[in-house]
Amino acid sequence: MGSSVMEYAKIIPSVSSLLPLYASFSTSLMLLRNAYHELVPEKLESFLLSKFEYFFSRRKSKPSYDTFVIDDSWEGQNRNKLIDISIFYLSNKIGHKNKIIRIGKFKGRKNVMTGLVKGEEIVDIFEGIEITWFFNCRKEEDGSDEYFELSFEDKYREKVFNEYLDHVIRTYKAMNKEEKGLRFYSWEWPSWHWIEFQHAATFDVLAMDFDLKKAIMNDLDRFLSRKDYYKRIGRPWKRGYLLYGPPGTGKSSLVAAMANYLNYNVYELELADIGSDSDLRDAMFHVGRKSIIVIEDIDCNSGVHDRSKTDDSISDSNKNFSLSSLLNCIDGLWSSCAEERIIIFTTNHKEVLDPALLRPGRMDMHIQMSYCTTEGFRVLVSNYLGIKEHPLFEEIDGLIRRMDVTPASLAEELMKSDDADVALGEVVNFLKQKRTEKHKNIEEVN
Ligand SMILES: Nc1ncnc2c1ncn2[C@@H]1O[C@H](COP(=O)(O)OP(=O)(O)OP(=O)(O)O)[C@@H](O)[C@H]1O
Repeated sequence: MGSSVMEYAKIIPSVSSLLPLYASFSTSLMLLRNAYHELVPEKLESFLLSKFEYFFSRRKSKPSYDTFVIDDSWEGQNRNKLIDISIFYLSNKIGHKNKIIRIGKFKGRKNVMTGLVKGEEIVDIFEGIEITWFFNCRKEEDGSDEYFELSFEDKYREKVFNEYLDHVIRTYKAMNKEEKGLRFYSWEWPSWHWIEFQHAATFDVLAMDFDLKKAIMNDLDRFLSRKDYYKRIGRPWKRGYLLYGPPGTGKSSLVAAMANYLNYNVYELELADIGSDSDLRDAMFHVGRKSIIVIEDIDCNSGVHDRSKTDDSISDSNKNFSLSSLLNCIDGLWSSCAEERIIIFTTNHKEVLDPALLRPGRMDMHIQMSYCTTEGFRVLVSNYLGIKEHPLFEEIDGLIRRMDVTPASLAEELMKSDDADVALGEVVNFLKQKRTEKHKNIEEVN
């Protein structure tokens, strides 16, 4: 082993023997470089280089391009939806290269939209593929027609057609959802009128039993994910909820939280505004997809009252439609074309409703909204004052446990001041006053 190392050492030249060799090599290199610069002037050098480049680039095959044309409309067809989708998709892609930009603000859109002007183009990159969008307008006899040209290397044709266009549509849908904002519709015969839905309630801010809250959210999630299931079993993709409980326990807030959670529009139907059975059908038929239909205070209309418990001579005066018509709308005729719809009834008096409305299977879930619990009060305090602890909590908890108090009335007290000591002091006074009234009432009864 020792001898072989020695043999190798003899073969490898020493550093001192290599140095003169390296010096003479680098001197020759310098001489050559100087001679080249003297013989070949700078201009000639760049000329030769460009010829080299040209020669090699010609040898590479030039890519060939395919183009899809997205026309405004085709003969005999309605407006091409893909053109609106493209306009919306590209509004997010306008860049510094686009010097003249179309802008506009449209009904139902939160933000100002931007768009290409005639003759402009945008280059979009999708999974490394360069796709050029060119926008133009051609004059037709019956007006001008907008169109887009989509160009890309022909080898990507399948991918652009199957995957890129799908990506454009999906992006459009996501942007649309975010951008559109929710709507609140109310029925004014003969049509629905809408304003922007701005109720801020979410499940997080609702003061209600945690398990019940979780159960409702799970139920909504299951509903959303079961499109195929509903199709398979041949039932309309809809769900019904009955919210009942005293006024001020959060029934309307829960409806708003559901709408915000699902991102569904809300259609509020006042049964008092419905003139007849056919009006009711009309209103129901014109409800859009992904919506919640709310019929608030359903007990206020005698059409849905339990006949065995009400005096018909009084109630018939405000009966505009029949119960059977309402039931038909829920799960009869109307529901056969219902898609992704939720129907919610709210009532302060579940006990007066006709049993036909409460029958199992009609409303999928009956949700009782109750008076405030100590747990619910913590949620309210966190919403209104942003605190989790306070010395007055113990006293307040004791009072809440012994009384029926609505979240709405406690919220009123909490709103009286931003100072937690003052606001919670108001809550204590309010609860004590309520307790005194309660004792007085009991004494009077006795
Ligand atoms: N459970 C709750 N959680 C959080 N806030 C609530 C709750 N209940 C009521 N509130 C507050 O009280 C206000 C009124 O409540 P809401 O209108 O939701 O009650 P409601 O049960 O629908 O009443 P009504 O039967 O009179 O229509 C709400 O705007 C909200 O600020």
